[in-house]
Amino acid sequence: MDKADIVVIPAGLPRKPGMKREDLVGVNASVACEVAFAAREVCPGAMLAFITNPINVIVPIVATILKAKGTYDPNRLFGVTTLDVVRAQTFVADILNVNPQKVKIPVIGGHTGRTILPILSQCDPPLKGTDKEREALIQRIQNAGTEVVNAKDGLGSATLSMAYAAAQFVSSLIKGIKGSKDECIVECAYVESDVTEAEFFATPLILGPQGVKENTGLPDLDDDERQALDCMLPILKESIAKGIKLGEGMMSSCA
Ligand SMILES: NC(=O)C1=CN([C@@H]2O[C@H](COP(=O)(O)OP(=O)(O)OC[C@H]3O[C@@H](n4cnc5c(N)ncnc54)[C@H](O)[C@@H]3O)[C@@H](O)[C@H]2O)C=CC1
Ligand SMILES: O=C([O-])CC(=O)C(=O)O
Repeated sequence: MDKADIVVIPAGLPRKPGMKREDLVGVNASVACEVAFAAREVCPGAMLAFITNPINVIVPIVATILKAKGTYDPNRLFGVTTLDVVRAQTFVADILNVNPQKVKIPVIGGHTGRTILPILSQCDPPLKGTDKEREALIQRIQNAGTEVVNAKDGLGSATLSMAYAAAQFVSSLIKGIKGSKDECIVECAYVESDVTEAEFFATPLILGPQGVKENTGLPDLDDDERQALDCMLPILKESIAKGIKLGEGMMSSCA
């Protein structure tokens, strides 16, 4: 590996109680833009992994700017949504009384509210429970970030759990770069995508030496999950359109 094959970007303002992630866009869009440009200057081929919120908007902003500058590679730009998977694994493990690392569960979509869609029907080991219990679990996963922000009461958002999630995601990127023959490296992340009508979308990705090797597409969905996907798409598409528009407007100021 060269010195900077991966740049992880956690820079930016965290939210305070009462704020939505999208309220951060005014400040964090320029932070993300600035950092992306610096990274492109010093390590043009590096994979960029954005933690900065709001992920749903920041990734389209950065993609738009890099596209305009001719330095965009959709396989190398990621919005880090691993924390949603870690939370899903942890809460499911609590219910099943198993080791969270043994739980496999895809979380698709984006990284806020209803755009975070844990696919409980594909959970391994299988998860049983009433509709009410499943709905409560989904909501807990979707609201976990807000739960932490409220608990920290003005002192920021999830830090240690995010560090854990980022370490997991980056170690998978590194395994992908090293090109493990025996192991298929799969992580969910928010990337440019043609899996749904949303231009950016998180699904399980197979990682390889050049970043995304293959997008595995939508997992099998049950009827409720398909309905939840239909509900989320307009929300996600609106955030993406906002990101693209902001990116277009920021092109000159960021260079
Ligand atoms: N994707 C995810 O799952 C998660 C995302 N986040 C997001 O990560 C971001 C950071 O959150 P925290 O670490 O809690 O905040 P923090 O305030 O503890 O740290 C942010 C850091 O960014 C730096 N920074 C600000 N502007 C910068 C710039 N222009 N260039 C370089 N560095 C700059 C600050 O100096 C500070 O060290 C927030 O936007 C937060 O919402 C946080 C947790 C989970
Ligand atoms: O909720 C926040 O502001 C930080 C975040 O994205 C998370 O913890 O999932």
